[in-house]
Amino acid sequence: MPGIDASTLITSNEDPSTLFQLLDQIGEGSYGAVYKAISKQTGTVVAIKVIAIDGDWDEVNKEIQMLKELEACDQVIRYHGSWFLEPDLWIVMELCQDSMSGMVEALGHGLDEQQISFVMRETLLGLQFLHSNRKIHRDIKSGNILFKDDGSVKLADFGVSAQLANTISKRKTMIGSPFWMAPEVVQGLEYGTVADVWSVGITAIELADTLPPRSDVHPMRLIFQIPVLPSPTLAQPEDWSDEFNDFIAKCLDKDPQARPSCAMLLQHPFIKAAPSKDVMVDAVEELIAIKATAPDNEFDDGTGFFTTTDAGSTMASGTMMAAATMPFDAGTVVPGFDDADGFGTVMIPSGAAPANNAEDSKPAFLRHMEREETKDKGKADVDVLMQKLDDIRSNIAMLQKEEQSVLREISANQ
Ligand SMILES: Nc1ncnc2c1ncn2[C@@H]1O[C@H](COP(=O)(O)OP(=O)(O)OP(=O)(O)O)[C@@H](O)[C@H]1O
Repeated sequence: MPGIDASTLITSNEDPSTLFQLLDQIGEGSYGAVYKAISKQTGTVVAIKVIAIDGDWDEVNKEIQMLKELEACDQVIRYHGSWFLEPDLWIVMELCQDSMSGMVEALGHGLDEQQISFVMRETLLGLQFLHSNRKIHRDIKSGNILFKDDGSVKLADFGVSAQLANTISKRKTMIGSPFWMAPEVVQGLEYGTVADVWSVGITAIELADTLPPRSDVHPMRLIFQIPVLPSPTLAQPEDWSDEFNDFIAKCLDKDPQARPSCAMLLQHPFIKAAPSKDVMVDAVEELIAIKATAPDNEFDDGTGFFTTTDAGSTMASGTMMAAATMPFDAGTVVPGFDDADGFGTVMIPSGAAPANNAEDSKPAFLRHMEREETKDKGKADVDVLMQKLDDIRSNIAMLQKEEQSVLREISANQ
């Protein structure tokens, strides 16, 4: 577990199944499932992310550290603690109703301007808090903005967030979801907190139009297009107010130096006019009613959450498609290696390995992580190199296609 202080990950050595009872599964991410659960001690209903620990601790560790450090912010999902039940880690959080992308998919249409301005204000408040703590979210999109039954909005999914060290104010790693990525990020240039502001602008379009702009373009192609094409706009700008169009244009300034900070955008007229969370109540109630009546195989997979397999939708007909049903996988990509997270040296909790009988008295999660680490050591290097090779090959293939299309354009224009 190089560079990770295990003592800061685990809340206590108790078996989490004695503390919480898992109820329905409410979601699934690339690292594991999310369940609704109830605290056996207090009766509080919570969400628990159950992640199988397979040696890849970096994102899990990052998410937990971020959640702990951001506890003081109302717009960030509240973290209750983490427990280990071999081979899983249980991350216990505040329960939300769904994500904003889940809402848009369920409703079958985008949000109205009032609702969008409220969601944007809350998102900006959450990001302002992150940024003032020198953190970048790096994966802002409607799928990572959750809401509660009372309409309040919570930022989630800090697995790819970055901490800016005092001396390092910029990052270079290309991380995020291509459709929401800022030009400086896809170009592999240095970037800072305003990279999140670009993603806020794309998310605003997504909430209005139900999809991020250029969602029919292959993500690899999009990576080439984002820096060269003009900034995206709403599909029908004339259907929306000048203030909303201007807010999006400000977020989507291709020049990061000219792009405003979250604090500046909180003063924008579109955001200043944002109503209270009550503006979401009707939409939340509508969503709950739709979920309750949806046939099992249509939206709801029986987990109470909307599935990602709505195969009937098409882009060409203008039919609403959820982000997850886009022609290409809109998931988060982590193509590079994160470069400077500063997790330093391994620290074993003082009570974990006393001098006598050290193995027996180590907590189960430590023994498990050590076993996984030894198991994976040999194969890790080869996996990393194979991944690199894949990345290089797909980049070459994409460049060759680009070259062909440019050559075709040249010959057509001659
Ligand atoms: N605290 C929560 N309350 C309610 N639902 C949640 C909560 N946390 C996550 N979810 C839902 O569970 C699902 C999986 O979340 P998770 O964060 O594991 O993955 P993801 O963000 O969808 O994907 P990835 O891990 O690939 O980025 C999402 O649909 C999310 O909306």
